[in-house]
Amino acid sequence: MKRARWIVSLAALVVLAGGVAATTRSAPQPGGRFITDEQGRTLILRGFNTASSAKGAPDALPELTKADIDREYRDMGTNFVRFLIMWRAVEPQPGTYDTKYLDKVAEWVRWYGERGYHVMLDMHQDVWGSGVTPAGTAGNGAPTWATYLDGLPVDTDQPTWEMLYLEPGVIRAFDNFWNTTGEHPELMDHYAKAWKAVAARFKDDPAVLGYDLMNEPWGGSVQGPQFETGPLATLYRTTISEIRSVDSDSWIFLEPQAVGVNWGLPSALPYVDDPRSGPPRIAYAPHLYPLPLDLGDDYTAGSKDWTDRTLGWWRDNVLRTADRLDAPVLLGEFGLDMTRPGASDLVDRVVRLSERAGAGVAYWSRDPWSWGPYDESGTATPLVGVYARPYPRAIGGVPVDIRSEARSLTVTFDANGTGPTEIYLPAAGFPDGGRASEGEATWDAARRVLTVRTKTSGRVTLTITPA
Ligand SMILES: CN(C)c1ccc(C(=O)NC[C@H]2N[C@H](CO)[C@@H](O)[C@@H]2O)cc1
Repeated sequence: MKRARWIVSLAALVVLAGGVAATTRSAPQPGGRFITDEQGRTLILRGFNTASSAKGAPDALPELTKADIDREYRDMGTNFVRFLIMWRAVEPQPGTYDTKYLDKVAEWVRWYGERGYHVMLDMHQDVWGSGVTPAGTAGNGAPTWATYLDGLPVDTDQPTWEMLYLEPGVIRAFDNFWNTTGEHPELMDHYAKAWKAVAARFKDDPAVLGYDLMNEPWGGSVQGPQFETGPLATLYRTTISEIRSVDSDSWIFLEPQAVGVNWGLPSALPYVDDPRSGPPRIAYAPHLYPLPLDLGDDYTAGSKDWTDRTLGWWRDNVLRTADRLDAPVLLGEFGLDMTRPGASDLVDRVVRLSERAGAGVAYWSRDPWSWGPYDESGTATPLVGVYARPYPRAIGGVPVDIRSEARSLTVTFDANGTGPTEIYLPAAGFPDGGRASEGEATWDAARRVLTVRTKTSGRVTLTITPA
């Protein structure tokens, strides 16, 4: 119950700070804003966060192998990875960038690229960084040289890890980073220049789709719209300027504050300009963790109804924010314990919700645990069955509607001549591949991808059924 009380009180804090409540009016659909590939095709991204194991690893890299990536593709046909990187590893000392670390990240990126994946690099943090406690047991992400507690305490004896965010020393570490204290104007500049170093390394890597500037930002003593329109927007604008000074084409992903928004409350994140020549390549990348499930309920009975209500809030508020940012949407994280009742139904509902919004999805997380696709013993969890579904990896036009079922997929789009439409078809439901309702189809049995060449202009309604 302690956790529940904490989360509810924090939600109240956020809502009071924000002075807003979620409303469920019909939200605008994305006005044709989608993430595109180098040909200009619309990308529908489906993948995992890889991986939480990188948070505490000495080398700040995930404990996975190429065989793990091959198994993931064989079982689920994913085409995207939110790959965790750490500021502590990028910039181990102020102004010193670790090229050997970036080379190791590049090795991973190459593995994914060879398998047709799009990689988003996520500058990850939770509870600031390992420097918030002498034993380095609490946070991850930020280097110790950028961690200023000013002598304030951090009690690690907490019922849940999230409560560490409320510890005086952690609040102060964030307040110093955001320069709320006025004592450390240099820290945000270091962060932005660390991203410049990453972008300079990966700007020409065809597998790197873009950069997720900060995982689940926390404003410390500044919360809600004051945080998102203040220091968070400042960090994003400064970092975008540094990235664009070396990389004019990679997509840049912006997250709202986590608290409240993860649960479905509105974000106040303001429009942020992209100085690149040509159309902006700024995307909105919220996370989704429904509050009832965060409070320990299962996606069943009354809690399912309440969760579905918050999913409606989340969808409406995400589309409203995406509209304000003039940005496509990528759901950067969602996940739950797959051993719990109703878990597969929740995953199915979230994937369908994302399909309808034309949003990409990265599940949290790829680690071997009860939330992931494979547990500690390597045994597949129910996630594999519900995440392996037909989806259009790339669409030769602007999507209007996407609907997947176990044995069919219908993609409605306005063709624009950017290339053929590529569709992943899982073995379950499409053992012998698929048949296209129109166009010329080519089946790649090894990759389980049906490539369909349709007319290059006008409305296309492409239905795929089992061969
Ligand atoms: C108080 N604050 C700032 C807070 C509380 C709770 C979460 C959270 O559950 N996040 C959901 C998942 N995301 C991270 C990785 O990004 C995972 O460790 C969490 O389970 C985030 C922030």
